[in-house]
Amino acid sequence: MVLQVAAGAIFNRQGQVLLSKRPLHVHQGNLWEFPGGKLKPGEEVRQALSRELWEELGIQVLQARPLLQVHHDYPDRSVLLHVWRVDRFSGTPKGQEGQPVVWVSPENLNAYPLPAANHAVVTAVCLPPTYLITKEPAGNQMAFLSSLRQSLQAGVQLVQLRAKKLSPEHYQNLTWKVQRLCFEYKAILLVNTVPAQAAEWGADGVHLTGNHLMHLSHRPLPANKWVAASCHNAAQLAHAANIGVDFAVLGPVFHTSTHPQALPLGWERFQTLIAQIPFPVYALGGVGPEHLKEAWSRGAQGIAAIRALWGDRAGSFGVSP
Ligand SMILES: Nc1nc2c([nH]c(=O)n2[C@H]2C[C@H](O)[C@@H](COP(=O)(O)OP(=O)(O)OP(=O)(O)O)O2)c(=O)[nH]1
Ligand SMILES: [Mg+2]
Repeated sequence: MVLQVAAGAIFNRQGQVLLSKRPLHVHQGNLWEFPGGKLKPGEEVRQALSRELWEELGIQVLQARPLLQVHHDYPDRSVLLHVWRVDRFSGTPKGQEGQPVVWVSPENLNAYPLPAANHAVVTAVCLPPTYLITKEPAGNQMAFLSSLRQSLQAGVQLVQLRAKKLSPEHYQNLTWKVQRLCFEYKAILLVNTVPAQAAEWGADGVHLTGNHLMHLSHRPLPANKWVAASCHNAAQLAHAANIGVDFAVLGPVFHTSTHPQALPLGWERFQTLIAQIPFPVYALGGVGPEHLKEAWSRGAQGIAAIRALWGDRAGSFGVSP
């Protein structure tokens, strides 16, 4: 039997996340957790989340949405964690059973001992809801950088500099400039190149093509660098899980003019494919910020896009969390 659990990644206005400490004598005792607990029979996740956060912390959930589902087999029990992101609540969280609570910046969460199932939850908490893949940088570099700045101003916090046609020298040179821009806006920058080069060029990590992914037998960069991958089917997702990528994009969800030969998955298939995947997945292909709610309801981290998040298009939506 799989134990169904609702847990909240509760954010305050400073962007910190709440952890509470599990009592010593319970399962996974003395470890820090995202507050929550078991679903009662017949209860919806949203209902259980509200009840648990009221019982454990004395807060009322005002705004929440799905973030990630994690299945984990502990030696003594299997759990399915339904983790929701809570962005608004009333009251001041206080351990109602005397348990200590602490507000932590997402990048510092790993300093706290957490249950093993929580590894992917920390990744999901650190990642934004939108992932910009840049247009092929052709021609005017100033125009390219100015469009990228517009995307960052609109709230994009995760960028893949995708350049299929540039020479390595030009790609490296552009990476430096893009890196400076991303640093200014506190955005994560991934490049679509040989992993060792990604690190050398000052990027935060690498984004692997589906083909490259399938030729790797292990994670190509250490844990302090991001490793993402493009997936189109169950085999690629499974391999990405085996080598331990941090997150993936899966698509195309819809038909796109950039990849006209690819068969669209549709939301149903997308949802089925990612259901047991132990890392966050972005929906890609014909999707934009207007599809975020649908993507979240299907278990996605959010949406990845080229055109829909590029330059003034991004500005017209406003893509902050
Ligand atoms: N709430 C929560 N549970 C987690 C996390 N990570 C993780 O592996 N778990 C596991 C530990 C437990 O086996 C299970 C949660 O069950 P629980 O015993 O805390 O449930 P509960 O709050 O309803 O507790 P109780 O009423 O039975 O005392 O999920 C997490 O981040 N938050
Ligand atoms: Mg609990």
